[in-house]
Amino acid sequence: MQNIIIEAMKVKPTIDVTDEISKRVQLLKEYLVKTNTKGYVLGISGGQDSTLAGKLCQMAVDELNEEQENDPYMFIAVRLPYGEQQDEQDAQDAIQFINPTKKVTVNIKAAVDASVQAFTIATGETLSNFMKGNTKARERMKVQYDVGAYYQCLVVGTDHSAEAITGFFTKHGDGACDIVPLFGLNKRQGKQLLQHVGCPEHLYLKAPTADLEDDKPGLPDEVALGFTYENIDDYLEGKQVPAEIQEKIEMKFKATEHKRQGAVSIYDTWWK
Ligand SMILES: Nc1ncnc2c1ncn2[C@@H]1O[C@H](COP(=O)(O)OP(=O)(O)OC[C@H]2O[C@@H]([n+]3cccc(C(=O)O)c3)[C@H](O)[C@@H]2O)[C@@H](O)[C@H]1O
Ligand SMILES: Nc1ncnc2c1ncn2[C@@H]1O[C@H](COP(=O)(O)OP(=O)(O)OP(=O)(O)O)[C@@H](O)[C@H]1O
Ligand SMILES: [Mg+2]
Repeated sequence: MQNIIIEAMKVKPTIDVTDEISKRVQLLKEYLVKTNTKGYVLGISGGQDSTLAGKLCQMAVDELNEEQENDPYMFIAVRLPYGEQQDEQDAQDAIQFINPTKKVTVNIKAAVDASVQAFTIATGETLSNFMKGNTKARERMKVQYDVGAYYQCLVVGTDHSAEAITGFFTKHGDGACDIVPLFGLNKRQGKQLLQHVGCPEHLYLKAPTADLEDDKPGLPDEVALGFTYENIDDYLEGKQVPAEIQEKIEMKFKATEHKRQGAVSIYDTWWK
């Protein structure tokens, strides 16, 4: 099972950092040219993944602009707080580090609250904080697609292999995007790439958080998952992890297969 999962998640036990950066920047450049679009858009949270994906996008756009003299390509960094964000300073530090072509801030609170309230008016029921968390992630997705549509830019996703393996993202929320430049890397390899491009340490040493639940601000992913990224990274690098952790990881992988597949049709059998 471990080998099958590693094969699907494409993680290598060791990486050449320079090569990993250049392959991903190259993909971002080629895809812009091929799709005849004007750039990329991505929500910047202040966490590790969007800092790395955003930096790679800006590097791609900068390189393309140096190589050609037509309309400049752009990378649009989007701040998407729900009200006030507890780690806003990290988000600002990430933006300063990326130095994006353009920055847009949309507070998603009014839209999310209206949506949750409309549900209650319609059904008489209340969405849980957990469910509302997924609404926040889907609202962020909508805003990024609005920005992308207006400026003719593609939406970037931050999904990487240490997240894809557990399906730890909101389906059609942060999981919905046009390109995933980090896929194939685990969490510690992402840190290596950030270190190489000179990212401030505090942005990749902080505890990863989805930060979606009103009653649990900054809830660490590792608490929500019940195991650590060290566990996941080791597993994806083919190392042995404790048997009970292996079992938990593989159960999560199986339970979230629907998130890594397209919608089920009569031609699909993977779910049987
Ligand atoms: N077997 C199946 N086949 C096909 N579809 C299936 C299905 N089971 C559920 N579904 C569908 O999927 C939905 C549940 O999926 P979803 O809405 O994603 O919800 P769910 O997987 O329950 O929750 C998302 C999880 O990802 C975490 N997350 C979200 C966003 C960002 C991050 C982060 O790391 O930053 C983490 C979040 O904290 C939470 O633990 C169901 O409502 C149903 O529509
Ligand atoms: N407050 C926010 N503002 C802007 N974008 C956000 C916000 N919260 C989440 N996102 C978007 O959703 C993505 C998924 O969140 P996730 O927590 O997995 O990544 P991260 O915050 O970049 O890194 P980490 O996993 O280390 O916390 C982010 O990469 C970002 O693009
Ligand atoms: Mg986060």
